[in-house]
Amino acid sequence: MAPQISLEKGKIRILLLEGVHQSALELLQAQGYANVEYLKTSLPEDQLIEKIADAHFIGIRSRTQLTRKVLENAPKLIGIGCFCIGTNQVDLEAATEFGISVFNAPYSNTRSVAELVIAETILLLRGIPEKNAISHRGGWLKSASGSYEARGKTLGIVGYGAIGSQVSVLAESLGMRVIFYDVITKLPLGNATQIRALEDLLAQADVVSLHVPELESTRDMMGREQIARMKKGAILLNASRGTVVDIEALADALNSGHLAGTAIDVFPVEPRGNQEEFVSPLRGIDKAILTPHIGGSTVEAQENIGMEVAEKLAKYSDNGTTTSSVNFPEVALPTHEGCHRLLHIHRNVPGVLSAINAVFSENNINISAQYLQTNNKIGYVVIDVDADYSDVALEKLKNIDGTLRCRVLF
Ligand SMILES: NC(=O)c1ccc[n+]([C@@H]2O[C@H](COP(=O)([O-])OP(=O)(O)OC[C@H]3O[C@@H](n4cnc5c(N)ncnc54)[C@H](O)[C@@H]3O)[C@@H](O)[C@H]2O)c1
Ligand SMILES: O=C(O)[C@H](O)COP(=O)(O)O
Repeated sequence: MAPQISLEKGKIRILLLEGVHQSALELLQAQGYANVEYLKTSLPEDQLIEKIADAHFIGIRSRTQLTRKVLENAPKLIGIGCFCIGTNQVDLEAATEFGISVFNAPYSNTRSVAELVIAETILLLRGIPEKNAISHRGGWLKSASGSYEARGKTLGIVGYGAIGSQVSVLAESLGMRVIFYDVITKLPLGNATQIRALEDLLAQADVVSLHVPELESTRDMMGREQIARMKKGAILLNASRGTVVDIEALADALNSGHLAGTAIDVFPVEPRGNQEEFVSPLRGIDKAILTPHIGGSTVEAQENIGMEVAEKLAKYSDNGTTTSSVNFPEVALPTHEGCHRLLHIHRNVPGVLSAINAVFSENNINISAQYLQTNNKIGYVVIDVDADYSDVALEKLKNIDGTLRCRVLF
């Protein structure tokens, strides 16, 4: 089991990677967390393992891979902050097993992605990427051929969540007809229509935009067969995750003229930082807009994300609050003056709570407040006690069957 951690704020080590916005640093420092290391890039696995060994909290974006192996080498780690929406870069099962709570910012950059998608839709319908590239080479392609208004065209949105639904509203304001496909039934916004089969959406849409999460079920969801089902001359946009599109098949469809254009922001393999080369079969194709995973990279979004996730980490560190954790049961806790607070994280199996309470009663420790929340995997109990807890009691709590982590917060 991980060692007990009971630390003053100044000693809590926080590692922030991938140039998360300064607002995160400022918020943490303002709340008394002075021990923050800030790096602009992600780290390769060996360096990450070295750095994470001493960290109590880590902040990352979409690039840093927190695999089981990395987390096994992070004995002090209490919490992970994903300063983005996606949490697919974290082995959530391992994090849960090790009693590490994971937080993200589920909404802060959604508008930024939606705006980019709309801008790219207009540019691609007009053939601008190709005309722009030709002009840069000294050519002049003044022609209306293959150039269309967005008004009246059909936009097919795949994944009608936070981003997809905003794209829907913006597209309708341009006069587009919106259809969408989602695995769950969603309330259509405006005049949008839910389509029950992906193939039907692909057969109708002039523009297809992907907004699904990275899951096994979405891997290569737009494969060779699905791309072939798109209308001739249609446009494909992907600002979700690079695993969702078969990129070779897409390059073939653009080169053969089956598709008129594409905008891709996320790739199966992305450079670790701005110094590394970007390699893709789409390079050199004029009608492809290629952006370096910046859908959510606006000043507004990054500043808001910085504050949102830093605040979640600080709250968890300060008093155990797990509101909007992606893998822990959610507990919002009041501060309780004059008490000691213990956190017990365990597998959600019968009998753990009574075993915990037995330890307190056997050791004559009065419980002044107790908060329990469970999800299908784990139980999270926060116990406030009046008197000093004894090391013996703490040791007994750690040894209860099913315990993943137990520590004193204050
Ligand atoms: N490019 C960027 O910089 C950037 C920025 C933010 C988010 N993202 C990515 O965008 C994606 C969507 O984000 P969001 O906030 O809208 O997520 P969300 O969870 O709000 O919405 C996702 C939707 O996809 C649906 N879905 C899941 N599996 C599906 C399937 N197999 N077929 C059809 N629909 C399916 C869900 O039911 C849900 O409605 C995520 O992958 C996220 O990581 C990228
Ligand atoms: O998951 C997300 O929010 C996006 O992919 C953005 O990730 P980023 O913070 O690495 O740009």
